[in-house]
Amino acid sequence: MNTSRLKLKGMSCASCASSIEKIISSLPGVKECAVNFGAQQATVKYNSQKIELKQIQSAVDAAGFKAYPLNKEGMTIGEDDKEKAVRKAQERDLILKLVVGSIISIILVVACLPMMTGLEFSFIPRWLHNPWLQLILTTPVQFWCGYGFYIGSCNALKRQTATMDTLITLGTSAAFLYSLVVTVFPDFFVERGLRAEVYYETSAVVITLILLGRLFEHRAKGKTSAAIRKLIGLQPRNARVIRNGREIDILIQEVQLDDVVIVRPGEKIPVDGEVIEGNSTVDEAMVTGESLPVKKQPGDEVIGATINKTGSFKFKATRIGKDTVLAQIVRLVQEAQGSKAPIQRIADRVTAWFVPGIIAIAIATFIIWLYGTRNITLALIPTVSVLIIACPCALGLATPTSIMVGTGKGAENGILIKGAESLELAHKIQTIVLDKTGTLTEGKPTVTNFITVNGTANGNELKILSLAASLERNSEHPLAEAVVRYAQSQEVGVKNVRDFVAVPGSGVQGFVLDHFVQIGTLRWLESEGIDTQMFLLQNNTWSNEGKSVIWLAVDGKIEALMGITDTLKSTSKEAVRMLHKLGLEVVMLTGDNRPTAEAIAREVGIDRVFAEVRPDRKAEQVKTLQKESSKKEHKIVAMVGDGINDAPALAQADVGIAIGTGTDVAIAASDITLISGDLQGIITAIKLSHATVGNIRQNLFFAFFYNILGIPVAAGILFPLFGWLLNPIIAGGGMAFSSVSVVTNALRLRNFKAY
Ligand SMILES: Nc1ncnc2c1ncn2[C@@H]1O[C@H](COP(=O)(O)OP(=O)(O)OP(=O)(O)O)[C@@H](O)[C@H]1O
Ligand SMILES: [Cu+]
Ligand SMILES: [Mg+2]
Repeated sequence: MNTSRLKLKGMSCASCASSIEKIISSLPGVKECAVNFGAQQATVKYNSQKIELKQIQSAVDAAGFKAYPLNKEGMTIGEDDKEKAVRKAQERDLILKLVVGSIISIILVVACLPMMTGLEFSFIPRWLHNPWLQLILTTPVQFWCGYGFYIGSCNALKRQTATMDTLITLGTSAAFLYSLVVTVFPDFFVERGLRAEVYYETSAVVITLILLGRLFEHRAKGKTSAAIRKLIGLQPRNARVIRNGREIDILIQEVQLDDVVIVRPGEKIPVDGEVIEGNSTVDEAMVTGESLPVKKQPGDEVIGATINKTGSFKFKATRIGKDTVLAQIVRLVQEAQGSKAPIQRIADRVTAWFVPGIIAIAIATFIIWLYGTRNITLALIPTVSVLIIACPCALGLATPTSIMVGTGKGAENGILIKGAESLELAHKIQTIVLDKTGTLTEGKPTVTNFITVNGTANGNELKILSLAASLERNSEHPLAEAVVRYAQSQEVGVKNVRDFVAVPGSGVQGFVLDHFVQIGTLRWLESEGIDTQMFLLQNNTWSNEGKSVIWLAVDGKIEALMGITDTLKSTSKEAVRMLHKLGLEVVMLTGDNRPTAEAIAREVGIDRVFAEVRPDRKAEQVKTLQKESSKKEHKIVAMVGDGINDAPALAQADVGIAIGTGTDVAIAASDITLISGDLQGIITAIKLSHATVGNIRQNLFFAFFYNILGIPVAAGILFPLFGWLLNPIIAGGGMAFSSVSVVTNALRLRNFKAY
């Protein structure tokens, strides 16, 4: 299964987006397709053995749109410049048409001022109101400025659908053609007792106003993707590497794996790597959101695009090109911005029915008015108004613009949101499940206690430690790393291990120097039939202090006991307090034993603890929590974790939140990643979700209610009561205003402040 993104051109509104979606989805071999109108992108999942990207492209082209594949990395600077150039050219074209349209519209409006107001203006020459002159002036506006609308509606017609272009074309063409007939055959109207009035200005002004709306829209779309451009812009262009013993400056694209890169104070780090020489502090705020500079020494990882502060150092490139953290972030943000929030699907379904519905209403309006007044002029005005005011352009913009600004804002604060869906869901979270090790705690445990059954005589202690380290060297578990580090600090050597087995959630075992060594939990060793009596008291004391206790048995006999402390993250307590304040239930989920877990829970203020949960049962536990609901729907549960063992639970949870410093597996299984590992990011994410969803609702209100309110007024419902008839010009202005208000409102999200 392949996933590709296509850049789309030629969409005018959300109904174009849904027809492209339909076209692509109906192709054989395509599994899924989502079109984002705001980003002008399609994300397609397809089977590359059944269909090629080329075929998908040509299907889109055949429907009158254009599709270009976006390069996967999304990181090469050239592509971005090209896109920018295209956008600039489009903007210039829009502005030119807008200027021409405005000038002509102003002339036309001035010309009919005396008619509209019934007053005499001495400075307006009478010949300006000549219908033939007006025809000449309006024609370029109608067909050159409005060219795009005609193309759009023709394409729609080919697909046997109607879009907002159809509405605009029908509306303005109706006004234009009616005026044309009046201009050519005025007698026809005069003989029937009607005034031979033309409505050229209506068409010209409406087209101009809609162009103005499009220009605003165009600009705003450019701004919403600014978040990504900002991210890409973080990447430096050059790197200084050592090749053949010489320092040379090369383009960042030319950096290869294992190149030794030199970074001086104040410089940006070009790619990801591992420090091999020198010390420094690095400002990683742009990537992780963490505001304090981080100390770096040999062995530490550095992230590309972060800024080196104080010292200079050398590092070995470990990830380049599309594998760097920054490239991954860019990709994730792009994918999220291209994805669809569930709320959007409702809007889409409405739009699909909207345009045909409006045309029906317009026809009905025309017939009723014509029948009621026997006056074609009077029938025409409300019909044109209905067509214009009902334009669903604002509706199509409502959700995607907010989602784009919201996810961009998240990325700025070190929160990566994978999809619009999780961004929408996060504000509904009722229960939040926190993993202990690596999530609440630093995940860098240290051995603080070590006792042996046989004391320290004859180097017994060191011998046992050597056995332990030899075995744990093979394990990836954080506790295992603690044991290895401790052994290193005591300078004991390690031996080879035979038949190594890791028992998830219990411990590890294997043969070292022909001894059978087991290290793990009390429960596990007891279940193996080993006598643990002698250390039970010690075990309880350490556990109650919040230490993880691991037992060590050699050849089926307990030999030693270790107490391991993992310090709490400095922000954990405050984060838990805030989560409680937001009214969430906070639960701790851990594989560690109950007394240890409870001691730590007490320290951070968590009241509900699930301890001794085996890794394969963590997802099950989340499921149980989801079912704990009095209502019909299940409880919305978020899971926060970092380890491989948390991955199934992260996937099971409604919102899976991974700690960015955790394993790749956990990050892949999650919906949201907190790059810095600071738990307060959870609160920011929830608040951002609240803000975004609120913003979407406001937008839908602006778009929907405006249309719903506007249509009956435009159709002339108020005419019998008050004699009010909505001028099509006002309808056009109002329509542009509704798009502008939606986009402006979405951009307000940029003021969102992280917690
Ligand atoms: N390699 C190992 N060495 C020693 N003990 C281990 C090892 N692997 C697992 N254990 C024991 O099994 C217990 C449960 O492990 P598990 O990985 O499920 O959870 P955890 O890492 O302690 O906690 P959390 O679920 O909060 O991440 C550990 O607390 C430890 O006692
Ligand atoms: Cu519109
Ligand atoms: Mg863990």
